[in-house]
Amino acid sequence: MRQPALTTTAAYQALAAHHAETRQRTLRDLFAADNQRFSQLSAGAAGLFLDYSKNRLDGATIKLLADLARERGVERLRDAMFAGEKINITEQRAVLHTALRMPRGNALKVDGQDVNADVHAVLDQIRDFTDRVRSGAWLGHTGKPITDVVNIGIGGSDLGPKMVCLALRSYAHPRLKMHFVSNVDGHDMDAALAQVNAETTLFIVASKTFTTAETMMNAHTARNWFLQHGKEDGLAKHFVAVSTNKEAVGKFGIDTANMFPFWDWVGGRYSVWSAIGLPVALSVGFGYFSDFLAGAHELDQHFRTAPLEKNLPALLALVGFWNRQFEGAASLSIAPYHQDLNRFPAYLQQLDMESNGKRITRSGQPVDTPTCPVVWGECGTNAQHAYFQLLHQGTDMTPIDFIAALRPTHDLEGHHDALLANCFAQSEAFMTGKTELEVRAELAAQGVPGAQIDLLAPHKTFPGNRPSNTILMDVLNPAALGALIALYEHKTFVQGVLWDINSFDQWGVELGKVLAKAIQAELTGEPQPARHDSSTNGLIEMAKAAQELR
Ligand SMILES: O=P(O)(O)OC[C@H]1O[C@](O)(CO)[C@@H](O)[C@@H]1O
Repeated sequence: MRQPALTTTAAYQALAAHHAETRQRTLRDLFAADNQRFSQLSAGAAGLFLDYSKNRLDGATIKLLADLARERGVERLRDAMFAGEKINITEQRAVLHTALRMPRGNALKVDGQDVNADVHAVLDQIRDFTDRVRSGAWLGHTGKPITDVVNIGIGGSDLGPKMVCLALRSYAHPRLKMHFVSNVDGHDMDAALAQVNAETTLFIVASKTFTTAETMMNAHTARNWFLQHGKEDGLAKHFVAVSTNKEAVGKFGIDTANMFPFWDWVGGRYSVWSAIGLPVALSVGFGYFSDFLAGAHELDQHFRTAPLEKNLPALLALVGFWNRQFEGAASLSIAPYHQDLNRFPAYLQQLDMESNGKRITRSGQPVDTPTCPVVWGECGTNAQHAYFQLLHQGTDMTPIDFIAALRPTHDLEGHHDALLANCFAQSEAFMTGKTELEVRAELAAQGVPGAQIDLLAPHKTFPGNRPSNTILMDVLNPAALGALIALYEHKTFVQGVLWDINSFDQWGVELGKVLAKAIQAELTGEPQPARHDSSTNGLIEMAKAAQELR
């Protein structure tokens, strides 16, 4: 169904009017006027708690945002997604990452095929394989157990498993060391190969398409390295594949009995729940991998059934939409106060920006408002000592998602209270700021001379009134992590529907791939017409000249 342009809808116009009426209110005013704000503007589900009270909005704003979501068809499209309808219209595909975490016995047909049965057949394959590798029953070509796993993949075939393996490092198998090689830059592969032994290393070639240039080059390099250090008939013990493309896997030389399949209805950036999560299952074991899937499934059930006003992913999406559309926030900073979530901002970059970094609606019209903000971030407290200066006193307003666990998975004394104190202090500081009057009074009380106060006061003033969300979980365990990722997946989905964007294709990555292929041919000596601009030609010439010095 063709959607009207966003700004022409009655619900959007009601929101714009509401924003104009309420824009003068500061966060300080809002908190002073209502001591129930925290309890009213927060919600919980699937072991996660979301406090969105430190945003410049109130219950009336949420109601108007939810009206817009209903008008744009969020609930209808959500149900269509879960039902396996082909909502990825430009690729004519279903979008069923939620089926990957659905318990056994929930038949769901896509093109006549029972997706649930297929998913659980692969999960059984993953369980058997991971049990063998972890127990030491799977032996390398010289009869030794596997000690190192090198996952070769890029984008969704790297970011998810890498992020999750790190996040769940407390659950990791003591013998298995995980490595991730993604970049076509040979330094990446070189660094990994320097750490492993061909007798005890398992390579996973992970690629949905099995055609991605970087992954294929890395896979060939790994195979050549293995053949130099091992023996040809050992390949089957050291190389497995995860892909939708059986033919290409076979052509590459990996025994298709050692292939873990998935399906075209799993988007790359939504694939960590599929066999792309094999490194996770190997690292933490199938039991914890199942908990990870179950946590996401619990969040799915919440997303499917909770009213939008109490629905965690919908709320996160609506608040983000408000900040983007009406408050002018061009970026969103992610601040996990948990070192094990170090790769979570990078993971969210692909999830959000590859999904919603678009300017054409589902029916092919240009959008009439800004869409996806730039997503970036770093773990607290490190971020505080790097770029929080700009967030506190810079000229742009950047909303922040603080993410923390109430309990740690270590027993080092003092650290966790210090960490949480910093997390809560930062969101308080962004919210309240410090007025120039307050600064002046403070300096005067310290006995600072008047002229010095005049100089210092503007520098020491914090505008405050800067929005943030805080997402809490009890402890970062597999289920909580599953729920957290699913929360952001569905948030991305809801925002895509609000903007009337197809969140499930990624045509914007194609042009660079084609040009890179042509330039690579030029660099490797195939005669090519000099058809680029003078800058690109000049850079190519410089690279060619340097080839002789290698
Ligand atoms: O798993 P594949 O097919 O190698 O793709 C890797 C990544 O490349 C992309 O297609 C973008 O180039 C991502 O969407 C995807 O996650």
